Amino acid sequence: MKKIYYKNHLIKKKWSQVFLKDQNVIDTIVKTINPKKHQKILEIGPGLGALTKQILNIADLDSLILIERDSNLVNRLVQMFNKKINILHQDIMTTNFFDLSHKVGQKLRLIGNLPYNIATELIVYLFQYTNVIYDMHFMFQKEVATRLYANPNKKEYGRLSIITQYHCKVVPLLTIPATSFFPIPKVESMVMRLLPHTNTPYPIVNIGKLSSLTKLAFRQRRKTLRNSLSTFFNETEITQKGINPALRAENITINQYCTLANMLNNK
Ligand SMILES: C[S@@+](CC[C@H](N)C(=O)[O-])C[C@H]1O[C@@H](n2cnc3c(N)ncnc32)[C@H](O)[C@@H]1O
Repeated sequence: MKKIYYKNHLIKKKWSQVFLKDQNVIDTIVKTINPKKHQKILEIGPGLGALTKQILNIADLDSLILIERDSNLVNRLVQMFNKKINILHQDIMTTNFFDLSHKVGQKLRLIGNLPYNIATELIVYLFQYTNVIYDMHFMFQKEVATRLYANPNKKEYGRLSIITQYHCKVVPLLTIPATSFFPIPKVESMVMRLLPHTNTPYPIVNIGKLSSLTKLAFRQRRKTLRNSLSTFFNETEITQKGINPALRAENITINQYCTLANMLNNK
């Protein structure tokens, strides 16, 4: 396979290395994140420090944590930035955010141009840590981003929309053209803000039930609920909760899924 370099770094596709190169875009993203001195910012996949450098330019941060998997990039980052920065050479998917937040004594602000191959898996992983996360500003490929904030009756609405909006308020912020990156990806990207709910709008007894319910409903999303959920409920039970059993998985609001999840929990 052809080797591609960026700033003398051999790009590793297996870790979705796509680097932000447009300085105006970098400035806009960082301005939108609006970092402040006493906040504890953690960047996922800093790469060659495009966002990192700009964050340090505009805010005299007390602390900044970087988590990067590629040892070559870690060495470059160590050379580039001073001791104030805590650079961790590790896999984000095994990082314990409770420990990190405990160490800095504060909730974390997470940011990053995420590795696209693990982006969805990663945010679901992060949802277990929402009580130690203040907010998240992430770049996603547009196709994933639109699924995060999709509402019922849209084709993008699915399990990812439900689980994300269950945990966070989702705010689309910026659309970023493919030409802002090297190498140029095939798709546009979006910067999103995810703000964990401090008071959940969706009181639910057992989140595991919401997960199994949506899995079942969306496995056959064209089927009506009376059919797709028949292993859990009969038609009368669905109707008693004020939900029309002739609707399909994509027509049901998160509130309604939570109602069904609570009913399932009581069975
Ligand atoms: C899309 S690049 C972004 C690079 C840089 N932030 C930028 O915008 O130019 C994703 C970065 O995440 C790193 N990465 C990939 N998988 C990772 C993982 N599991 N844990 C930590 N970092 C990872 C890659 O090595 C790469 O530096």
